[in-house]
Amino acid sequence: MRQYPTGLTIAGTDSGGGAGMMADLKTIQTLKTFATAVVMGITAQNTKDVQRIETVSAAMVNAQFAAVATDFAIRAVKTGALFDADHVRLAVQNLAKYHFPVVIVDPVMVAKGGSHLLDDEGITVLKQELLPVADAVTPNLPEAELLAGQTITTPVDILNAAKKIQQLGVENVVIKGGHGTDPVVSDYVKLADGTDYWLESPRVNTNRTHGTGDTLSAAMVAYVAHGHSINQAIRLAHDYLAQIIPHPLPLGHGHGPVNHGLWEEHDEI
Ligand SMILES: Nc1ncnc2c1ncn2[C@@H]1O[C@H](COP(=O)(O)OP(=O)(O)O)[C@@H](O)[C@H]1O
Ligand SMILES: Cc1ncc(COP(=O)(O)O)c(N)n1
Repeated sequence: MRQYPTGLTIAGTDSGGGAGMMADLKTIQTLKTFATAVVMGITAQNTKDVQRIETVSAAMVNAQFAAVATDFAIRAVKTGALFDADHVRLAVQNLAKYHFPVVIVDPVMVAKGGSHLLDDEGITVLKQELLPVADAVTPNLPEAELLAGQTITTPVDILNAAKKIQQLGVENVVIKGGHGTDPVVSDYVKLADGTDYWLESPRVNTNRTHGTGDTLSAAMVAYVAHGHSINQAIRLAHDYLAQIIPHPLPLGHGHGPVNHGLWEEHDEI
């Protein structure tokens, strides 16, 4: 029987199906990993904007963690939208309680449509309490600016920001370059052992990038769950995105979704 390891996404839902937890579930499943889920909040959202957010009660968050942690051998976890300081703290408390082997933090702050998915106090708690217990963090350029407390306009700024983010207590940093304008999209990777490199791919001229950041960290969860190192998982997740972004689904009227399942024909991961 095929090996089918288990991952966990701790995130918010997207009724529009392309981002957030929905992107995570599709990605993790496509990459031949079983996805479990702790819902932190519910968004009424489509490809254009986020129209309403309701967070889930602390008791319900804790109950979801207990349910999945006591029944599955979870090999890797990601966090996505956490909405506010209370929910960041709930994530931190439950990660401490259940000792999942690998924790990847996608510090989701603002949706592509401009809506805030983490408040200011939440950003502070994420920096002070969640990053020190994370194995990897995957900010986009605006998120990296907020985490590092600096503006980013040049590649040197990216290197400096990654260094500052590492100093917050998280050893592996991936700064995603999707928000830049160069004809090549460059993601910068700085690893625990001090090595660093750029991952480059041609910029696809499209606004169908809803959920691409969620997809990257979810793919990392799947690859780590399959036994790859964090370094290998970053490279493989980047390859997965580079293959699917040029072939999006023609759906919605705003930032359309990628086709997570395009990978289905791949037999091994
Ligand atoms: N237009 C694009 N063409 C090619 N790759 C892209 C494009 N936009 C984003 N990516 C890739 O998708 C991933 C997510 O990037 P980004 O859009 O910066 O994150 P987020 O969705 O968190 O804002 C990165 O690996 C980035 O290289
Ligand atoms: C619930 C939720 N989580 C994350 C995102 C970020 O995705 P994107 O940056 O592509 O809009 C989102 N829009 N909604």
